[in-house]
Amino acid sequence: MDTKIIVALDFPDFSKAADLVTNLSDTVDFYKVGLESFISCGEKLIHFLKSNGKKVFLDLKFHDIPNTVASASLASLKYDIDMLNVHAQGGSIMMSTVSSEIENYCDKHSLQKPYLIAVTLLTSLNETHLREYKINAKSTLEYVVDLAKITQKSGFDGVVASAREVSAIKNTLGNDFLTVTPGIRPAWAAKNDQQRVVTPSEASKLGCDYIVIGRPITASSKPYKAAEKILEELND
Ligand SMILES: O=c1ccn([C@@H]2O[C@H](COP(=O)(O)O)[C@@H](O)[C@H]2O)c(=O)[nH]1
Repeated sequence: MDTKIIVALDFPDFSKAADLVTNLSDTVDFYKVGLESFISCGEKLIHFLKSNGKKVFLDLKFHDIPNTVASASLASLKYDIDMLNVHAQGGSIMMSTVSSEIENYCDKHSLQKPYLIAVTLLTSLNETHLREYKINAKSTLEYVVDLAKITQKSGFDGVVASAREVSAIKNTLGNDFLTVTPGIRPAWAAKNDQQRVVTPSEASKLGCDYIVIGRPITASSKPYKAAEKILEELND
């Protein structure tokens, strides 16, 4: 599968998010609605995206007890989303409860099941975090792959990780296990708060299924041009 782009819509109001989507027009067809946009204008924004034929990744990173996360995941199906995520740290019982309940519900109501994805280690974190939290893994890579194994056993379709970890994830869990990779930074963009960063061209060579990219596009004075440059890098 070729590497695809998901643009992160992190905005304080609907009009800013909608303007960006309109500006990118047909260059991008997959958008991520995260915490800021969901809280400020979630329903309206998702409806706008879906009615314009766009795909939606609902990035609320659920992390709670199994019953709460499974119920929230089921509730989110009303938005007709294409991808949904939880934190793998929430545990294997939480993840398997989500996957079985979502699968049963979608089968029963003949709905297309959204991709179920679990966040391994946020791309804003590095080895310092593992040491600070006394996590007994040799490296971020080992930690991420271990969480990815638990995620796959729990019936999920893939993980959020850094593109740096994609080869190891694919080698261990197979090519069909999806990798959704934020922390993407073209050479010309600021790193901001991201730690485990990779350029779009490297991400494509590493075999990422989806790159998630926000500020290099959304904070640019010419978002359309920035998106085009990134797409060119992906297709080089
Ligand atoms: O590990 C993670 C998980 C999620 N994100 C989200 O992706 C975007 C990245 O935005 P940039 O502006 O390109 O940094 C953002 O919405 C995060 O919440 C992540 O960065 N890392």
